[in-house]
Amino acid sequence: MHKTAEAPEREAPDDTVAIRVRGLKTQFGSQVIHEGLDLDVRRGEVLGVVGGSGTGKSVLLKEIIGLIRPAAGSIEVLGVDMDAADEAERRAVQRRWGVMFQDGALFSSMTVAENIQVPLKEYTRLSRSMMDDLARVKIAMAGLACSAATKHPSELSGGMRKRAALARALALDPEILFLDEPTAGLDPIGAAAFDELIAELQRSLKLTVFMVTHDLDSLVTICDRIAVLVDKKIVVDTYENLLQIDHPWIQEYFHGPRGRAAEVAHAEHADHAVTAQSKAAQAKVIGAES
Ligand SMILES: Nc1ncnc2c1ncn2[C@@H]1O[C@H](COP(=O)(O)OP(=O)(O)OP(=O)(O)O)[C@@H](O)[C@H]1O
Repeated sequence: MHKTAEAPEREAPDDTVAIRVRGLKTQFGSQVIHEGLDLDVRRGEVLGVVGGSGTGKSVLLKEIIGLIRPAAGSIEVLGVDMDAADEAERRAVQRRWGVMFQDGALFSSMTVAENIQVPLKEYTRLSRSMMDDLARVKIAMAGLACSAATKHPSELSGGMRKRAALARALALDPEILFLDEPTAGLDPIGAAAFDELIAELQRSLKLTVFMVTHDLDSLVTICDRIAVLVDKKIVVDTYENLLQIDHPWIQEYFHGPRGRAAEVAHAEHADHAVTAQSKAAQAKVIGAES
């Protein structure tokens, strides 16, 4: 990336930050998508990224993973400045993340197990049988039956294809998981189940999750913070705090009809969590008494 004259001095490394973006500018021809965009993604958080169509959510994700080169600014992933890094350093960081692209992007000529083994073959020298074992583990982690291993993507439902793509994203035991519209095209029940799976994986694997989404339910139920792309920059905060921000797009998005429905779901989710907590506390007391 080209450093601009006004680019800030490099900040001290911060272990609590998984991804640090500073002064990002993205331009295609005369179309400026991002300008002066700053973002910190904290280690271990689920960050939801939203914004109107064409505001550059997917482009931002692709810039962070190095598929698109910004016009200016810096991107640091796991403490490595991706532009200044040499090829070996970049590869070392790349194998610490997994990506699930918008349409799954599975290789149609390969089985699910072969798809999962693509990153394993690229980044490791594991034996064939070890890779077969790992593919089976990842298939189970993504909530698929083991019979999915030998199936081709065309033989799977949309929801199963997404799980297969998630299994591939998990192949290298990533620290960061990038998800581009993971629940797009799923029915509400399928989407909720997928959200739950991501939340469960995040908790058990302590993942940092960067998730581009339009799904307000996902945002309110599994995201710790939400990054909103507006005016070529990012406003990032918790759902509750974003509700208070006086910006027309943010107001419309979070307080429109879908936003209100998600708010109700959020309140119910919070109630459910409190009920579950109090049930657990009751069970403890009963357990202690008996
Ligand atoms: N490789 C590219 N070359 C030129 N323009 C591009 C390229 N990739 C994206 N764009 C443009 O950049 C803008 C942002 O695209 P992006 O796909 O990031 O939008 P988005 O916010 O993810 O939108 P949506 O919610 O509709 O998926 C769009 O106007 C798009 O046409």
